[in-house]
Amino acid sequence: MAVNIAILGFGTVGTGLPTLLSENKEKLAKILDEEIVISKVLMRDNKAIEKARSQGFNYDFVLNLDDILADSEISIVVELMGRIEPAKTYITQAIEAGKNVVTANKDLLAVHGVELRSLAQKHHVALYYEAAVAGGIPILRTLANSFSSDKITHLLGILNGTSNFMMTKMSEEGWTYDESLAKAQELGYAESDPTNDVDGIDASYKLAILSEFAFGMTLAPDDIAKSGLRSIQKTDVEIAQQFGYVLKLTGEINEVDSGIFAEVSPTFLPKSHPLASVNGVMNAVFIESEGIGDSVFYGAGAGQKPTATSVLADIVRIVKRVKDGTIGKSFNEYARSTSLANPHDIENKYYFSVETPDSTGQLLLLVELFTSENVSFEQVLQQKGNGKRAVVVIISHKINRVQLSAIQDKLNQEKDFKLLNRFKVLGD
Ligand SMILES: NC(=O)C1=CN([C@@H]2O[C@H](COP(=O)(O)OP(=O)(O)OC[C@H]3O[C@@H](n4cnc5c(N)ncnc54)[C@H](OP(=O)(O)O)[C@@H]3O)[C@@H](O)[C@H]2O)C=CC1
Ligand SMILES: N[C@@H](CC=O)C(=O)O
Repeated sequence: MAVNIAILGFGTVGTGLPTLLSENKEKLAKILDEEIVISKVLMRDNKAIEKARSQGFNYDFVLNLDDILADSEISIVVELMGRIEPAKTYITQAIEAGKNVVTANKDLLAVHGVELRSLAQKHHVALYYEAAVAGGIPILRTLANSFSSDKITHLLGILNGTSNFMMTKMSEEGWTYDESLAKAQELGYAESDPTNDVDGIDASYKLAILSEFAFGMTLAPDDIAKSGLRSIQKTDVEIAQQFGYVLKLTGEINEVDSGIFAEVSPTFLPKSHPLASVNGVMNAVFIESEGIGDSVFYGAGAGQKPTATSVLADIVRIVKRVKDGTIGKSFNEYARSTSLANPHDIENKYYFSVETPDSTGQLLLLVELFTSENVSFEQVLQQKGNGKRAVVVIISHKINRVQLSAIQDKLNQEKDFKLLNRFKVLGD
């Protein structure tokens, strides 16, 4: 017996599936008594088909989704095209045609997940997307299953392989921004439009999905504060080192009494933090929970094989569920109403890098500005100026989001000061 699947989109991840199916043939045969067969592959055009054939792929390539929908032998559709449309329409049509769906599309799940999940439930089919978050790390299933008996209070992740790879190359090997981005693209880590990778958008989509699994709360894209890595300067990385930190792009969700707060931002992590040594394309998710305490999940966050491995695991899970007669159960059953934290309740230390006129009087004015919002300094460093302008870097004591906004507004209004950068600092 065979389980016939169709793949929509035959790029980095899609072309990884044939290899995995063949490398794991014996193991899969032991787990399932049916063979998974790639029955049809949807391609964009004839040129793409020719290219795939020249690479040795010999599948039934089609150009029209209807050829897949009309094939009653195909029970699983694997969407690996990316972006919102036409992926959303194709997945909707596949579900309506009674097909189970596997996708790695975090953009789609973060923005239209509620609608697609409820459609899948209505049609009693599976919609699985383990690969959408942190590539090869099986984090969603772990949250849905192993954390069902625990209360998670804090989640911190390095969730974008491209930006972590770039930051590692730039800070440790002196590569330029363009060199490191080009390499991430060549290695198949980056999205087709890498804007989402470098601006923190991809990580915010993953954080939105994690919020549902870890906290049972659905976040709209605008509920997540986000900034990416474009503003980071070499000096910020060096100062982080000097102060005992490592600068990483993180996604974080905290739950406090008033609700949850989610943010993607460059973050100073103490060198001793478990995520401080997560380098290159690796991702990690650090969880604080009441039962387990601290736990860390680490692995490749992007790339063909790790991602395709998660996709194939979802396919295997569907085959097993069909056999057990449990297909149609939601991937994640934890849902409660969303409550966003009061900004007064969210506290962190912050790093501020401020350009000022090069005089002692200006430093005093800067101190006054912070003091007027009850913000005190934990560490301060004035870099040697050029007689006209100097840069002062400050790590504040803990302040809440309201104080943070007030300080930023005041710095932006004060014509002598220029706020160069502001990053979150973790640790007590
Ligand atoms: N790469 C990675 O490490 C990871 C990727 N993902 C996700 O997996 C998905 C696939 O990513 P990836 O393989 O890297 O992307 P690629 O861009 O490498 O592959 C996507 C493929 O889909 C094709 N495609 C796009 N639109 C259509 C269409 N309308 N009809 C037919 N084919 C189409 C593209 O063709 P063309 O080239 O002509 O546009 C391309 O061949 C995305 O959702 C991505 O976010 C998730 C985790 C990690
Ligand atoms: N572009 C993404 C791919 C995986 O989700 C990343 O770099 O993390």
